[in-house]
Amino acid sequence: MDYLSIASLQVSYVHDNQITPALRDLSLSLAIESTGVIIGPSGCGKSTLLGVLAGLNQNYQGTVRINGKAPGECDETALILQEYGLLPWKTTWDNVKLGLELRGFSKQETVLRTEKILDKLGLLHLRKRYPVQLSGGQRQRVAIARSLVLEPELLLMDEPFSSLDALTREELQDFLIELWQETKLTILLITHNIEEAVFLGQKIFVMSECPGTIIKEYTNPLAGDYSARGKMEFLELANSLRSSLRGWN
Ligand SMILES: Nc1ncnc2c1ncn2[C@@H]1O[C@H](COP(=O)(O)OP(=O)(O)OP(=O)(O)O)[C@@H](O)[C@H]1O
Repeated sequence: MDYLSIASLQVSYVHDNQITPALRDLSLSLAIESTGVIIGPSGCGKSTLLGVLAGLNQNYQGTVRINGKAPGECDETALILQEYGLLPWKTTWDNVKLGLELRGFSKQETVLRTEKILDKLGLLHLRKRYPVQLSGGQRQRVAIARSLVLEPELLLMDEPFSSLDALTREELQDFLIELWQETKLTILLITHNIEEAVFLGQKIFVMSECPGTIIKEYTNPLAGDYSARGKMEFLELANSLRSSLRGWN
């Protein structure tokens, strides 16, 4: 069953009386409890797409349905931005519990859920630290905890690991896959990194130059398979993806 379906999506920005088309005739679908990755050239409209899915931009044409609902009506979606979006003046604990407080959860439920998610993500010992006192990888985990504490069904991530060093990036990719296997969230993630796309995406959507549309879609049986990294099939898929991005196939 499709959890997410987008048909003929068009988005344009108006700036100084000039219209900039950002997305044109974009269609895609993602099955429930699966992972999808969007990859495309810089400025092709990837963040615009996530903005629509997160309900932040309702100025679009076309049909977008998340579990049958329009994005603005959907409480089950969480968005993690590139720069993590943590409040610098709040501790790990306070950053994570914030969403629960805003949604009016009782104090007891807030404490229970916050403690549980921090424990699950290996962050409990860092609960009193401020974002500046955390490494990039730890900050990203806190951002993930902050989203997961609300128990979303769809997790949207905009280049979540782009500022991390190669090893931390791989660690967090592994962590995300473990999390997905455990929670069976539906995940849609944007990346510029070809190997990351092949490791994380059961479906990989390649976008064109701006105004962006999907020019190629891969179904990827290697997603989440730790032993696949470095194998011939993995490298072949990565090469095919590279060619698609360059417009060669
Ligand atoms: N608020 C805005 N007003 C006008 N044009 C915009 C606005 N936001 C984005 N754009 C334009 O829309 C297009 C798509 O932008 P978007 O940020 O979605 O691309 P992206 O693929 O996420 O880029 P990147 O990979 O560099 O992060 C670009 O041409 C951009 O300049």
